[in-house]
Formats: sequence, C-alpha cells, structure tokens
Amino acid sequence: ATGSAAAVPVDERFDIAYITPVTIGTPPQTLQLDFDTGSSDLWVFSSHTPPSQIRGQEVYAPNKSSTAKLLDGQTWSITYGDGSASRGNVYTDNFAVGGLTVEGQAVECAQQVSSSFTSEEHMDGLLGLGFSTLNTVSPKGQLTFFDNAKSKLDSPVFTADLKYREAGTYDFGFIDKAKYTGEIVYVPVEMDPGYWTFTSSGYAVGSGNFNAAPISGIADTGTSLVYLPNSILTAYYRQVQGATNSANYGGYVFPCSATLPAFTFGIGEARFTIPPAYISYAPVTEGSATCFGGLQSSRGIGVNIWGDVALKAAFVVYNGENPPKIGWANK
Ligand SMILES: CC[C@H](C)[C@H](NC(=O)[C@@H](NC[C@H](O)[C@@H](N)CC(C)C)C(C)C)C(=O)N[C@@H](Cc1ccccc1)C(=O)OC
Repeated sequence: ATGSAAAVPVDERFDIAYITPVTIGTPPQTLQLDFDTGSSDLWVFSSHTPPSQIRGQEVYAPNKSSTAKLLDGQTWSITYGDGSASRGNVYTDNFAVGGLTVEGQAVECAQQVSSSFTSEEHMDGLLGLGFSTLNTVSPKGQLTFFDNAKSKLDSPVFTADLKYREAGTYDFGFIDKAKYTGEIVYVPVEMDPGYWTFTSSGYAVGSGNFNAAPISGIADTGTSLVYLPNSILTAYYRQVQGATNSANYGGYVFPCSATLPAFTFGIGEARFTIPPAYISYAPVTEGSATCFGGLQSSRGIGVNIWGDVALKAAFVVYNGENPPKIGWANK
C-alpha cells in the first residue's frame, strides 16, 4: 500500500506550518493536521475541547463515528519546545491519509489546548511522525500512524517534499523519483530519545568556504525555523548589514531590505543550499520593515533543529527500517 497527500502552508504569506488533510471515523470526518516528525502523538481538536479554546478549527466528534472506541483510562499530555501544550483522552478509530487507511489508530482528543493552538485556526491538530517511544499516552503508549501503517507499506518509508510558499507533498510507502534530482544521500539516525536525529557534515555562509564540522540535529517538519549553535549564527549574521540578536523580538532580526547570503549545509559529501528568500522569514509584526531570521540560535533549546526553512530546500526520505536512516536529495 501507499499514500500521498498535500502539505499546504497554513498562511500563504509565510510558511509558519504545513497542514495535510486526513479522514477519521465512519462516516469519514476530514481534518487538517500538522504532520510533525518532531513528536509522536496524533492529537486533534475534538468535541471534548472547550468551545472557548476553539477558534474556527474543525473538530473530530467520536460520538458521530460508528467505529470510534474509547481507550478507557488512557490519557495524554504533551509539551513542545516552544512552550505550547495540550492534553486529553484517547479513542481508536479508522484513520486515512491520501488513500492509506489504518484501522484502530489511536486518536488523542484534546480536552485542553494552549493559546497558540487556539490562535492557529487552520490547524486542527498534529500527526506525530517521530518514533513511538516519544508518545505521551499513559499508562499505555500508542503507536504512530507510520508505525501502524509500516507493515502494509510497499516500502517502510515516508518522504517530505515541503515547498516555499506553495503546497508540497508527504508520500508514504514509496520514493517518487520525479520529486528529486541526483542521488539520495543517506545518513544514520540516532533514535534515542525518539526524534529523527542525524549529523550534518558542516556549513557554509554564502559563497564562503565550507566549514567541515559535525552538527547533530533533529529533522523536524513541525518546526518552522532552523535552530543551530550560536557560533554558526554569528558567522552568518556578521554578513548581514544591520542584523542584531534582539532580546525584544527573541532572536536575530535585520532590515527587510538587507541583502542576505544563502546558507549551505552538508549531508556527507552532498551540499544543500537554503536560498536567502527562505531566511528572510517574515516581518516581526504585520507591515514592519524589520524581519525575523529563518536561522536562529539553539542556545535556549538544548537541541539543534533543522526545521521547515531547511527541509523545504530538499527532498527528505524518512526510512523506518531497522536501523532507521534519513535520506536527502536536491530537487
Ligand atoms: C513528547 C514531547 C515532544 C516530543 C516534544 N517535541 C518537540 O518539542 C520537538 N518538536 C516540536 C514540534 O515540532 C512543535 N514545533 C510543533 C508545533 C505545532 C507546536 C522539538 C524539540 C524539536 C518535546 O520534545 N517536548 C519536550 C519539551 C521541550 C523540548 C525542547 C526544549 C525544551 C522543552 C519535553 O520535555 O517533553 C516532555
């Protein structure tokens, strides 16, 4: 079996996040979820979510699905690196992504969501694609959609082809040769504690020379920006007129009119270049002449994150064989 579904930017002006249509239950209820390789819970806005916390999101109502079953006594509670959080109870139901169906998928229903979820009106929940060890359901951890689907997939892989301000795709069970150029370069994945963690071979700023140095990080489709060690950030923003690391805005900002160098990162011998347009991420506030950078420091996080700003510069293969590996190709 295989599946394929669109990854659509939630806000066509900036790629804050990407949403993908899924169907849950019988008859099918359609929701738009953020496919997140940086976590491993599948949770949705639901009929259990307080109306005061819902602002335009679609909700999953298990009581309207003849195939929904409450997982009695099971609860979940998740906190993300950006401080956002949600929690609730758990059902199993039929779940489909782009023609690929899993029966008995754990669907975690939100009984509480933090304000940043409420304010993201187009996002009806998350679909975790990290390793199932990170799933927060207690006392019995649940499997991700990918882990449940894996045995029936033609190949135990999914791919991310995210794009700059336009729809890309998530494919399950196959690698679409039309989506990339050249060869796919694979590197090992460190599965502990459950992220898709890999090591980049180094970086270059603009047309400068390549700095060969191992950079460990998470390939996280659910994080908008790239968070790297401060030494790399100072080397990059030194080349940007008027750039400052602003406490006020919580990161590197610069005049939107500034000329930005590209940023290249290594995967083994291969090289991937993030164009300047991806790094001039967005005005700090609507209409401001000050822009927030797509490259930021990981100092406050404790882990480096290769988020969408980097991922959309490549075609990425998440290979769930044992041992897992991650593949990168230009496109
Ligand atoms: C099950 C928890 C999941 C896996 C959670 N994952 C994450 O936070 C990772 N992915 C973050 C998500 O992609 C998030 N940006 C989705 C949006 C829509 C909110 C980050 C680290 C790249 C996590 O690690 N949470 C940390 C909180 C944290 C993480 C990083 C730094 C600081 C604090 C925790 O401790 O969970 C117990």
